[in-house]
Amino acid sequence: MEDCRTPSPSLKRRMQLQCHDSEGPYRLLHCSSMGDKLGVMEELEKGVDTNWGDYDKRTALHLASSEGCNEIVKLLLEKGADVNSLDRWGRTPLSDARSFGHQEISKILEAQGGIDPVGLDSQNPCYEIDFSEVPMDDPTLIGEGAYGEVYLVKWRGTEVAAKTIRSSIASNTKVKDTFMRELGLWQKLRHPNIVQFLGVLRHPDRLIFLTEYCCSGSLYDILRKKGRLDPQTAVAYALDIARGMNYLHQHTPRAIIHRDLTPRNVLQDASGHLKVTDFGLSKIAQEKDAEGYKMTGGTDRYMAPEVYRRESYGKSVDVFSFALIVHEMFQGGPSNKEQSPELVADKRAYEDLRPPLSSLIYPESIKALLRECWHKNPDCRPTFEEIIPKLEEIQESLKKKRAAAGCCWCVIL
Ligand SMILES: Nc1ncnc2c1ncn2[C@@H]1O[C@H](COP(=O)(O)OP(=O)(O)OP(=O)(O)O)[C@@H](O)[C@H]1O
Repeated sequence: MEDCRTPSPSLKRRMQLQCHDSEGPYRLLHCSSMGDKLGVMEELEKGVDTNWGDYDKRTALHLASSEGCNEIVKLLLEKGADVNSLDRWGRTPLSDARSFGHQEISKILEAQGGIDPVGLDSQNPCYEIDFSEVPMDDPTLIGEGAYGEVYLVKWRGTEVAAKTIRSSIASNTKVKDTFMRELGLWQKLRHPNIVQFLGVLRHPDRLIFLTEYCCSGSLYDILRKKGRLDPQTAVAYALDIARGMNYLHQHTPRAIIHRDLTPRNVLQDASGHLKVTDFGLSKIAQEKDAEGYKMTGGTDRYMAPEVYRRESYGKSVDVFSFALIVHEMFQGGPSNKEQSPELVADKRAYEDLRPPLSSLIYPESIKALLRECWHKNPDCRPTFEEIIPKLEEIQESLKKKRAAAGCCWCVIL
């Protein structure tokens, strides 16, 4: 057996979860991570697929690369392992070898054409803006969030939002690197329903980045000011959010899961359209287990039950949050406001409680959609690609009913 290492805490946890299935394909993963060459060969001879991945799409090559098992890496590559297989976070075996400082393995993987799409040396460094280009002496404060303050500033003659990240967060090199990676990903995105990232200010100590300025503020502000929206507006807004989210979920090579879709992270631009913002950033401050296999993160009130229960999750967590936002738009605010977000999330996760759907407020078609979107089984929730045509249909029928009823909603509903 290759004496590659003592298993890391994250690996131990993964193996505790998986090795009960010692006869199944998990044994290939287990042996690969432990440097057990004989075991790996036995499993491959039995016909286990070299590229088999667990629930996080972690393959034997990912694990051997993380754990520094050189011989196993070579063996797996000889046996046809995909050098660039992507796990759930879009990481390749080379991403892992580099993160854990296994230089020899990194060289082996690079020689086989390995790439590291999420690494700091990815080909998409953040666009940098000279600090002197943005007057930050007396900026107008427009909001404050968990990471820091947001200011309205002028950059090259245009009003933009400057998001400052607290030095307590930005001074942590690891956190800052993660932030920069997420911003690097954000800068590649372009969609009418996604807030446009503009660049990061070049500064040795401070972390400030610029985004498009959305002059009407967040959906949270809108609902606080206006209360309940009329169905036509609520559906138009829902469509904006669904289109932006669909773009994120269809991103390749890996889908972008927002994880913190809330009314505060949906902004309105001057034309009245809604745009989604701050995706990916929630995972930076979130609690992780040893290596992030099961994560929490995001705001409890909008959190999908499986995230609250710290189970594995996928894109449909955003569909769950979306349903709660649509519900709020029809109602004018969250249900159970008087209860703590944690209690609300707890009841949703363990008692399967959902907000009420009064027929006086919600058209039948919206009720049906919301029930699907906040379904307890994540696999039963529709994708945003499926939600969009449903909402377009609802929008059409509302228009027709409105025309027929001469604008009187009480007759229609
Ligand atoms: N691009 C922007 N244009 C206009 N206003 C913005 C912009 N970005 C943020 N804001 C305003 O600043 C507030 C704070 O934003 P920020 O993203 O820092 O935190 P948040 O989303 O409210 O909360 P959290 O940090 O917990 O997610 C927002 O609620 C919004 O009102």
